[in-house]
Amino acid sequence: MYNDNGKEFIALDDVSFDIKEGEIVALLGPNGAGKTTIVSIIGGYLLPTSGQVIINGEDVIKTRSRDNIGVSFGGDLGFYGRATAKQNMSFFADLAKIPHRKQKAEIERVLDIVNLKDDMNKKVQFFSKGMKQRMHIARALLGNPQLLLLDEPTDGLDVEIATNIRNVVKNLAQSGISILLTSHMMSEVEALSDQIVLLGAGKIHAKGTVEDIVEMSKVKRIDRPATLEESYLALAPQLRR
Ligand SMILES: Nc1ncnc2c1ncn2[C@@H]1O[C@H](COP(=O)(O)OP(=O)(O)OP(=O)(O)O)[C@@H](O)[C@H]1O
Repeated sequence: MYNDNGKEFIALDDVSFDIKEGEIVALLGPNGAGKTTIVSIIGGYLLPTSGQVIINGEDVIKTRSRDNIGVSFGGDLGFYGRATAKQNMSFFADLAKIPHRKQKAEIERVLDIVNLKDDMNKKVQFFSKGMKQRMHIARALLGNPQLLLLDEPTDGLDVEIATNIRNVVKNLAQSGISILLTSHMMSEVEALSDQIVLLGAGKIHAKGTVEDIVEMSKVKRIDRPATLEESYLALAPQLRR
């Protein structure tokens, strides 16, 4: 519940879902459905008025421990442009309490995962949008979290760079990291997610695989199955606040 100048607003109501090891779960829903609110609560940026976030049996809302969670909100901001990628990562490695003697290896590890190791001595101000997006993912990976939260990881990126980032995300899941992502791009959700949580007006409208959502939308195609986008559009009127 948000409290906006004394006015209470229930942003999420009875939202409950699981993410298994190595699974990619996508939060899908219209603007204002509550996706960023969920990511912010799990990431520890917002304290919910009620509810639990359980990671490996531990309620992290109670313990306030976020050691096992990496969050990437992405965007152009968040790094010091005049410093190199490596210097920026050292700053965040300190924040993540990674011991100094382990930082060099850890920074190289995360930059390698997102294919930025060769650029680690370049200043971030010269980085493209896609490189900055990969920097955000690398930062979220510092300390090797078990759960990665990605808010619109390919927003505003061209198709080639977006595909490159999706491959990084897929590989991370294959390595055993659990991923919760939000995206407005149906093709992305279709390509990446093992499970979809379809949100409408702060409530879960449906949970399941792409096929489950397509089935539920009752959009039929004679020559081919309906796409996720066609199914989503059929369901969209039911998702509004
Ligand atoms: N700080 C706040 N105070 C009051 N209401 C808020 C606040 N932040 C978000 N909301 C409201 O909560 C609802 C959910 O917002 P949220 O940003 O989680 O949606 P979203 O699904 O991420 O949307 P988008 O796709 O546009 O990013 C919206 O109706 C929004 O107006």
